[in-house]
Order: sequence, then C-alpha cells, then structure tokens
Amino acid sequence: MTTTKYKINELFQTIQGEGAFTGQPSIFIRLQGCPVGCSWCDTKHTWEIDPNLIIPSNDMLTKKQESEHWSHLTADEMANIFSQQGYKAKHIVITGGEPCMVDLTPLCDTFERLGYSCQIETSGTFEILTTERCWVTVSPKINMKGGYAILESAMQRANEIKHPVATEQHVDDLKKLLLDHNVKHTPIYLQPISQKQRATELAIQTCIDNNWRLSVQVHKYIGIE
Ligand SMILES: C[S@@+](CC[C@H](N)C(=O)[O-])C[C@H]1O[C@@H](n2cnc3c(N)ncnc32)[C@H](O)[C@@H]1O
Ligand SMILES: Nc1nc2[nH]cc(C(=O)O)c2c(=O)[nH]1
Ligand code: SF4
Ligand SMILES: [Mg+2]
Repeated sequence: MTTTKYKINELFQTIQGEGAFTGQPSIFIRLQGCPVGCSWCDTKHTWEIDPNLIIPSNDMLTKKQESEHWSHLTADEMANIFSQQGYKAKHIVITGGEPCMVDLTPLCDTFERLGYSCQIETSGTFEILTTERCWVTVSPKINMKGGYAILESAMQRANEIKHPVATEQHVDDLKKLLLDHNVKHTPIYLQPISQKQRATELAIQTCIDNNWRLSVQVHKYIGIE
C-alpha cells in the first residue's frame, strides 16, 4: 500500500490507439500538468494545474467531457475505482499531461502487484522514474517552445520511440536525435499530427524509406476515447 497521491485528469477504459500496443484493451490514467507546450497538442486541457479546479475523487467517475478539473488519488483509490467500474482490461497506460513530472514507481508497482502490465507515454523531457517491467513510450518533443531538452536517459530507457510528424523538418529532427543518442535497435513509430492528409502521406513514405512503423491514432478514426 502506498500513500503517494497523483494529480488525475481522467480515468477511462478504451483500446490503445497508438504505437506498439495498438489494439490492446487498456485503462488510461491521465495525469494533470505539462509545461512543454507543443502547439499541436491534443490534450491542452491537461497543461495547467489549477488548485481551484480540484474535484472530489467520486466526481472522476461522472466526468465525461474533457475539462481542466483534476482529482488527487492514490494508486489504491484508482484500483478501487477500476473494480467498481467493472473494468476488465489488464494493461494500464499512464499518460497526461506529462506523467514523468512525478515519480511513477509507486503507481506502477501497485498495479503490477495487482497483475496489470503498465505503459508510460512521455515526452522524454523529465527523468523517467518507474519500475523495470514498465513499457516506456518516448515521444520526443524537439525544439518546443518550453525549451525542454530530450534526456539521454529517456532515449536509452525507451522501449519504443513514437514521433509526431507533419513536416520534413520533423523527420530530419528525429534522424538527428537518433544519431546524437546512438539509437539503433529501438522500434521507431511515426505518428501523423492531427490526422492531416499531408502529414499522413509524409509518414507513410518515410516509414517505407526507413523501415519504421506507422502509428495513426486509431481511436480518432473510429470515434472512441
Ligand atoms: C498527449 S501526449 C501525453 C504524454 C506526453 N506528454 C507525451 O507527449 O508523450 C500523448 C501522445 O499523443 C501525441 N500527440 C499529442 N497531440 C497529437 C496530435 N495532435 N497528433 C498526433 N499525436 C499527438 C504525443 O506526441 C504523445 O505521443
Ligand atoms: N485510445 C487512446 N489511445 C491513446 N494512446 C495514447 C493516448 C494519449 O492520449 O496518450 C491515447 C488516447 O487518448 N486514447
Ligand atoms: S509534451 Fe505531451 S502533453 Fe505536453 S504539450 Fe507536448 S504532446 Fe501535449
Ligand atoms: Mg490522446
């Protein structure tokens, strides 16, 4: 049992729509707070941590629309919510916001002891503190306005690298990053930004040219969370 409390924006069960685990029934834990500031971010409602927008843990269950409200929850409280809700998925995706602003070890450790597998979605701009078994998806944010650098330790810990792309510059940035950090064997996914047609065409061609993989945010095409 751990008493660590996490700032939670959303808890929901769905199908993982991105990267290596695409198609996997998953419970999402979305943390509040991110300072990185990607202009095309699809979860801007998680950026600010406004103490005036804190809500009771019970209200998490009835929160159906995206909002900036958040709740303070321990891993055990989350596990109780999942069983109350009758969630069946055995894979947990911890995302945000930027989840690695805090130590995720107690959270992942609790869920792994309960028989779940865990995955983190992170920008690689903060030290990744988690269990050894946890799957880490690093989605490096290069030259973002926040000026956050991608950590060498994050590049080495990544089980997969999932890079959002819309322009040739994004592809060039990724190639330089992989060279700078001597990344050779980690699976690389390109994810078209905001389902734009040109971004998708660029991602397809670049994947073919480099033997990388395509990640198309399946959930957005089939209209699930
Ligand atoms: C919202 S972020 C949260 C986790 C973490 N802050 C990160 O950036 O990895 C989750 C994933 O969505 C991707 N993403 C965010 N906005 C997107 C967009 N408009 N189009 C494609 N991917 C996007 C991110 O790159 C990341 O892989
Ligand atoms: N279905 C689904 N898959 C996802 N994979 C990564 C997501 C995220 O927002 O981090 C996400 C999400 O929001 N929904
Ligand atoms: S790092 Fe992630 S959550 Fe933060 S702004 Fe970028 S995409 Fe959004
Ligand atoms: Mg999302």
